[in-house]
Amino acid sequence: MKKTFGKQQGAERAQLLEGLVVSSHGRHCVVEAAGGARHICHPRGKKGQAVVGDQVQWLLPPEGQGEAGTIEKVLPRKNLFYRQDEIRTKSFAANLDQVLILIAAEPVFSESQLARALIAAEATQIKPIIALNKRDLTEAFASGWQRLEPYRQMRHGQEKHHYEVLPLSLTTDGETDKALLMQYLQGKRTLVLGPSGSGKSTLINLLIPGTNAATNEISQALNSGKHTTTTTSWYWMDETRETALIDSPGFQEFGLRHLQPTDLPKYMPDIGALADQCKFYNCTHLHEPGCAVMAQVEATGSEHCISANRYRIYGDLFDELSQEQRY
Ligand SMILES: Nc1nc2c(ncn2[C@@H]2O[C@H](COP(=O)(O)OP(=O)(O)OP(=O)(O)O)[C@@H](O)[C@H]2O)c(=O)[nH]1
Ligand SMILES: [Zn+2]
Repeated sequence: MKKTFGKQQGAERAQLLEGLVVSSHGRHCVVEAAGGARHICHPRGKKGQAVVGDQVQWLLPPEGQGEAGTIEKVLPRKNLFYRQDEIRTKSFAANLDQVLILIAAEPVFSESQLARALIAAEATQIKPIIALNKRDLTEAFASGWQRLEPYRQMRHGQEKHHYEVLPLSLTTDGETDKALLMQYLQGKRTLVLGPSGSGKSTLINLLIPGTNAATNEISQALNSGKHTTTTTSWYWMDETRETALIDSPGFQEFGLRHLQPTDLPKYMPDIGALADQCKFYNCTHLHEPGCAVMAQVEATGSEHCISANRYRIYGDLFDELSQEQRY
């Protein structure tokens, strides 16, 4: 950079810049400036912790005061995808377009975890896409695909198929799967979630070959020496920085304590479809007479049929979210 006079440079340095938070490590964040350069930043003050995906205004450090910049302001978010257990709220990322939930034929996926992730997505109005990987494991895949039937058939209002469910075999049909996935991912910011072993790393390596190791040099520097759990990582898929994948841990313990039990039918389209037709306006759909929801449980042949598993998951979650909060 051309050398400038001290005063002028001071003024330049005091200028608010815009950036994108691409990783977060406790008090530090890595902010990507408009040109693509990445800088370590601290948030100013305590409130307004920035999360990955946040658009922020930030400042370079004053001359001679180290490398770390400061985040002055987190710009308003379009959305924030998070989970909440009894103790704390954990943010996955902000300003997302969609969530790709990657599960696999093996290890056998938990339907309850899948349902939780879908509910969290519905509650924040972020579009979920489900992908079932390892189609090459024929028998296990057939059984997983069968278990996904309620999700493949899920309707919402006039929509015939509320959820997209994609069959994948990332290690054997990589190129075909890549083309299929790109139809959904192009131009979007997609959070990838999934249980351990479902193929998340395989998917990211397939879609962004070679970038994996290099992407997070600063993140690695920040993490070195600490036994940190993996943090959320941001990957651009194109040079124009329009298509992004965000890889985040935490699918396993998906707390929904921020939701009201009575709101569950809003976020479970099969449970909610006939919920306004129950005899009692405040029906919980758990035991009341004249419940239109309970009438649909395993009602084979009905277009509003609710699977026994989905109804059980609804009941379990209703109980869980009705427990008195202990924090
Ligand atoms: N048979 C089969 N194996 C696959 C497929 N995709 C991924 N695998 C394998 O499944 C295992 C887990 O894949 P990863 O990509 O490491 O899974 P991950 O979700 O990143 O797992 P964690 O690192 O534990 O979070 C690896 O041995 C992959 O080679 C597939 O389509 N078919
Ligand atoms: Zn009811």
